[in-house]
Amino acid sequence: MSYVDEVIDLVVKKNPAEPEFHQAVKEVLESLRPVIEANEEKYRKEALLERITEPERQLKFRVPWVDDNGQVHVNTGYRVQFNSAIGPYKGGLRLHPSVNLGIIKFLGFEQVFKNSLTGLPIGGGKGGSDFDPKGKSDREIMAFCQSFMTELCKHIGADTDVPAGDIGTGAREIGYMFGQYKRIRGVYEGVLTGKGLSYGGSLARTEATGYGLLYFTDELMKLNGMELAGKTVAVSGSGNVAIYATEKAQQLGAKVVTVSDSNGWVYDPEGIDLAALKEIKEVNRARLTEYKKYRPNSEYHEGRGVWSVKVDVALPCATQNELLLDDAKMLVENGCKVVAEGANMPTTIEATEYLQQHGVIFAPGKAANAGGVATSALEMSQNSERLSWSFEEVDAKLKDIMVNICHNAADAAERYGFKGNYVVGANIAGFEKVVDAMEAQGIV
Ligand SMILES: NC(=O)C1=CN([C@@H]2O[C@H](COP(=O)(O)OP(=O)(O)OC[C@H]3O[C@@H](n4cnc5c(N)ncnc54)[C@H](O)[C@@H]3O)[C@@H](O)[C@H]2O)C=CC1
Ligand SMILES: O=C(O)CCC(=O)C(=O)O
Repeated sequence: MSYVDEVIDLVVKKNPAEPEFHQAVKEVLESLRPVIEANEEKYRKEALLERITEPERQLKFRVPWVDDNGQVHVNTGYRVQFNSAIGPYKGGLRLHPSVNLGIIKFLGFEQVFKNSLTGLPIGGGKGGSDFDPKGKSDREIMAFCQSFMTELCKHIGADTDVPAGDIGTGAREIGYMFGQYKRIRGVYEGVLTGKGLSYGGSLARTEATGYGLLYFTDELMKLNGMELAGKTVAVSGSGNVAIYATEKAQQLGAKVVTVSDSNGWVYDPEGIDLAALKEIKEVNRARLTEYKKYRPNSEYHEGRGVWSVKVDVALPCATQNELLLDDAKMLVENGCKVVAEGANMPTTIEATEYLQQHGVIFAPGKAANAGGVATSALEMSQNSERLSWSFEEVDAKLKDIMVNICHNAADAAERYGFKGNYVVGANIAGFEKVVDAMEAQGIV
């Protein structure tokens, strides 16, 4: 049995009932086969793959909080500190009822290679809780965030582990968590990113993941002799990544015709009205059913369906496993040319393979959505030097980083004989740096 197959089997056996983690490990290790086979004896002896698939530390803790009626609730908190070979653990906190250890581990594992791809000194981690922020009052959100941070603050710090936002964790939650960290630990430091601008946040971090996705997609299309301007785009989701992906796509001359949330989706043939979307989601925290009030000519559909629309470019920006094999078939049938992942692992392995086999250019999330964490690392730099850079300065750096990731992934794929396979390229380019650092640091 090959070393890759052995370790995939071992991961499944050692981590039962964690299908998302198995999926992420399979996707990465399968695509690394050429590199691993070229070094099989050495890596086996060093147990390199066993080490890289085992988190350095996993924290699981009780989060009790009191609702507005005086009722006590108990949620579970997680922080998986996956790999610190190239820098302090870095990665977001997800607040969603679906959260469990397997989901946090898949996200933490992906984060290791993504963070490496940015070229910046950040290791990989992820955390969160099964707490559902939907429908909660501000006071309830604060109560949860304070309780969550009361435990988490013992394990994080500006030079050890720097969490940030993810699904369900935005500027409001980061603010409450930062306040509690400072109160308990008594230090004012850049322990979280995605902070508000008045207390150490970076300009352009809010926009960074969505903007970065579009800088990446634009470059990818140029590299493949295409142009984004004038193209029709499907976006899924309507949160932080989806909103700023839509904004930058529009600025670059493309027309975004869909957005979605967990209840349904909108088709606006004239192009999504961004001001309406921001008001619905960022100000009112409401459902997409509201969109029709702003745009009577748009359509609202219950359930899934954004991938059934005829588009040139598809940008999944909601959550994992939201683009399935049947969706991939519809996209191909409708002539879609490019799929670039704004979310983490939104496309299943079968759907990815189908798209690639049918000539669709496919960009994996760990490359295409790395702009968020890259800008978080820029926020850490600004906090360390106690300075704030202008929007233009951060945005220019973000763009450079995304263009570099695109070229590095393309070059790595070509080096190993997989020209045009950006999954292979991104995984190899991310893996090489982490392995180099792990080997230099001995058996740890
Ligand atoms: N915020 C960031 O900087 C980064 C986020 N990501 C990833 O991007 C994705 C979206 O994250 P954010 O926009 O930050 O979160 P968010 O909480 O701002 O928005 C999430 C969006 O996805 C929708 N959604 C959630 N579950 C869904 C489901 N089952 N079906 C359809 N829609 C669903 C929600 O309604 C919401 O519109 C996640 O996969 C996240 O891990 C990746 C890199 C950085
Ligand atoms: O900005 C960060 O540190 C984390 C972003 C994140 O969670 C992600 O890249 O998936």
